[in-house]
Amino acid sequence: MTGMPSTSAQEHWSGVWRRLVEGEAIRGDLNALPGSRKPKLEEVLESATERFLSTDRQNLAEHLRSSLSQISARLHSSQALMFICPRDRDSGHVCVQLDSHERSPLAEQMMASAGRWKAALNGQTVQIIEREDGDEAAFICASLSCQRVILLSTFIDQQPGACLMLGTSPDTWIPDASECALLSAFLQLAYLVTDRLAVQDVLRQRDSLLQRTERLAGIGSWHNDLVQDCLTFTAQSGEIFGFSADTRWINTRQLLERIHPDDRHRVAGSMQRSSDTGEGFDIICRVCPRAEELRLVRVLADVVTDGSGKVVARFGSVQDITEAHERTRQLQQAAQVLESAMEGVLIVDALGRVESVNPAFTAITGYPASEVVGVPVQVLDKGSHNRAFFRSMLRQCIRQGSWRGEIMNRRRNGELFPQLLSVTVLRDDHGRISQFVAVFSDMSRIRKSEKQVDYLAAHDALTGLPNRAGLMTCLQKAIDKAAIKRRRVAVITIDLDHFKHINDSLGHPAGDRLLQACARRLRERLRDSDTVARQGGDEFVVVLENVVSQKQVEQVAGILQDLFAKGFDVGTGRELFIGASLGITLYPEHGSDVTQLLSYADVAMYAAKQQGRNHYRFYTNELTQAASDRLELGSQLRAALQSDDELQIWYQPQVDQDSGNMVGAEALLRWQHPQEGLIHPGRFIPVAEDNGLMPDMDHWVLTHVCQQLAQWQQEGQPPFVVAVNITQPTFIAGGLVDRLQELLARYRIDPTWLELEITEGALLEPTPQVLNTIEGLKALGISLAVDDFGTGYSSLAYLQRFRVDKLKIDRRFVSSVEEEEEGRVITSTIINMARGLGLAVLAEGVETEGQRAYLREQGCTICQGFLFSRPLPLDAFSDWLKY
Ligand SMILES: Nc1nc2c(ncn2[C@@H]2O[C@H](COP(=O)(O)O[C@H]3[C@@H](O)[C@H](n4cnc5c(=O)[nH]c(N)nc54)O[C@@H]3COP(=O)(O)O)[C@@H](O)[C@H]2O)c(=O)[nH]1
Repeated sequence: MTGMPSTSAQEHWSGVWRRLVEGEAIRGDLNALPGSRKPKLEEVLESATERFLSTDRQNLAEHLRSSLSQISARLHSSQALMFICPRDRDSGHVCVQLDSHERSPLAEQMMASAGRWKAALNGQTVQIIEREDGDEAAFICASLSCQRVILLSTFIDQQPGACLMLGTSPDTWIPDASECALLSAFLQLAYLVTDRLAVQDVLRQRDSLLQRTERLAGIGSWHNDLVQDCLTFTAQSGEIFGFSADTRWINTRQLLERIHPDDRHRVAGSMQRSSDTGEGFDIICRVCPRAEELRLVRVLADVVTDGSGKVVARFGSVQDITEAHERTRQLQQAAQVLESAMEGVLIVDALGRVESVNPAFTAITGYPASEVVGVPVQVLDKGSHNRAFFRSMLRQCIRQGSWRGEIMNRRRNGELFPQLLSVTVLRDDHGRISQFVAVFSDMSRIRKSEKQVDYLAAHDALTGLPNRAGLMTCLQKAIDKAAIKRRRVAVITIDLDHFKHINDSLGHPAGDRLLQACARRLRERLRDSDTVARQGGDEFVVVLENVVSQKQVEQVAGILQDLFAKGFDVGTGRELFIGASLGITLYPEHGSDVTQLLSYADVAMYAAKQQGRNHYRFYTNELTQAASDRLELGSQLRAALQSDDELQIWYQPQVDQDSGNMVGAEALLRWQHPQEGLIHPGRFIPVAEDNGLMPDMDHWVLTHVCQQLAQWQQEGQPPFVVAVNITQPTFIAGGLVDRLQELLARYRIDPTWLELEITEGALLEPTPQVLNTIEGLKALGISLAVDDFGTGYSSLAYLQRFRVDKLKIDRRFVSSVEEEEEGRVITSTIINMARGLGLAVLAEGVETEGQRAYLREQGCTICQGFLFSRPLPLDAFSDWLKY
């Protein structure tokens, strides 16, 4: 307070009020005011009252000031101040001073210490303050620019509520009792209005606070008067139910209309039960606040009952829990995912302690949750990585937010296993690390499968040896090593001789067992450092490293040949003998890359086969030339089959020893090459086989033989049989019967003149296709002979089943009948067997009188061989026919 003495404010003001009271300030009895008189002050106060009643908070001070102005004018007061302090509130008090929009020091002090003023008024309603009454009185009088101050106070419930200070001079005016009563009434009114406005202010503030809080919390409140069926609600409740802001109230029906139809019955039931039982409810239901919008709400209700216990109202809250419910649902879903995930999940807090793990973690690592939760995560890092590794992982996580990679970890049972690990850092709202989430999958099965796939990709399933891909890798490594150490490498390609016969005659399972036995023998005999691979089919490859000399390789080739020279037992009941042809290349002499070394070794192997099989050959440049010549010959043969003027059919007579007559002939193909002259089948048939030309070639021969037969028949030649060789590919390819039917029809030939020679191999696969072909040939009247009989593995049952007409004894047996007992036994056995089965028999390759005599003696009269005639060109054979 301005001009305040040094004593404390409390003591000072107590003194002022005490002296004022002792100064008999009240003039007259306030209660004695006659009601009939209406002084002019009353009129002033009446108009002020009217204004007050319609004022609002903003205009309150202005109204007070203008009333103050009129009052002071009416009472000849030079200055005036009014202070109103609403009850029980430290705020909301008002202080206005006439002609002073700026607060005077007195007004400032009153505003600043309203509580103290209240205490100081001390129950006095009217007091008079003179300037000379002391410092404080002087201060008040100075504030109001006067010598004397009339101070009127009003008390509400014994509490000072307002006071009016009117500045006067000692010789002018002192209010009488009626004026004091009027002013006191006016002060009361001013107090009540101010108090009401303050209360309204507080209510408004509370309402606004409630609204904002409800909006923030998404919770609204409501009240339901059940007697009136009137439901009122806050703005937030209105928003949740979709009622417009100006909707003041609704009834129950209108409320239920906003409930989702499927939930309506349940909600109505809860309301009814609540009314019946007097209990509140807590329900969750769907509401449709606006078209196409669906929200989930939770409604809490309590009841209000009348004196008789009857429920007359309900009140409660409504909360929009759509998002919260969705979040809960998502959290539950996430929890379920974690529970059922195949990946292990480990959550670690910011201090590195394990917070939680999921079941997959336990399944993969073997650690139960109870054993790891709460322990430092380092306890689990028992893999093959050191601390520095995990520190760097942590640094990256912190820097980049995550880390991903494959690590080796250890299960509880000590087993190391690969895991694909991804660590993510979680941060709180302040950006501080809150958790680390590690998700990992057990890669051991995948790695194992990958290894298996790699193994299968590089190994042959039948023998377990490296396959071509594996061989290429091994050979490349061998070359790389040899290049560094300046060593040599040998590549040996091994091809089993006549393996196809084994397959054809004994079947594929026996062939497979033979290949497995060969692989075992090779692997057992060679050093671990040598590579043994199977390229496919019946071809093996051996890679020898650290080769010192060609001689050394020759020795190994000899060893390999010896390996194959020994018989194999593959469960067929007898030992199998199979030779092998070997082709050899050396690094670096013959090539510097894998493909070259392998292909040259193949070329050398082919040459070894040509040499008569069961040989080995080192690669030479000339062999490449021969191989390319063979390629060239293949395309020339293809052209020859088209052109018709290079291929010729020669005929070799078949003679009946008894009569000396020619009873048949074998058609044999010859190739009159424009540059190379006459080429024999022994050279071009392998080329035809390599190029897949055998079916074309066989059909070419059949066509030309049929054409020739037609001519001979037309010429009236005595009947004889012409045998045509049909190879297995042609026999099983299909279409042979149709082709022959067409040829027989086209050339009108007697089918009994035609015989097809097939090898035993062609008969060993009794497929429906083969059986149908034989049926068809028989139906056409064409006979069947088995060529090279005795070299294959036909069973007697097969001979009958395939309705064979003739057996041709292979010339190898015939050629040995004079020198070897074995040849004689085989030959006589075949003859007897043919006789027993009712089949014709013919001996091939009869070259000597001794052979002829032996055959005659055994009962084989039909012979073919140089002794009777070599194969003859058509002209010569035609001449032969004439004799
Ligand atoms: N699919 C076809 N195969 C054919 C055809 N023409 C021939 N061939 C097959 O080629 C192989 C070699 O035949 P070739 O050089 O014609 O030899 C035949 C005869 O010349 C030979 N032969 C006949 N008698 C004797 C003899 O007393 N001594 C001896 N060293 N050789 C002789 O035998 C061959 C006939 O044999 P085969 O067919 O087993 O009766 C050969 O396998 C032919 O089959 C053809 O057109 N299509």
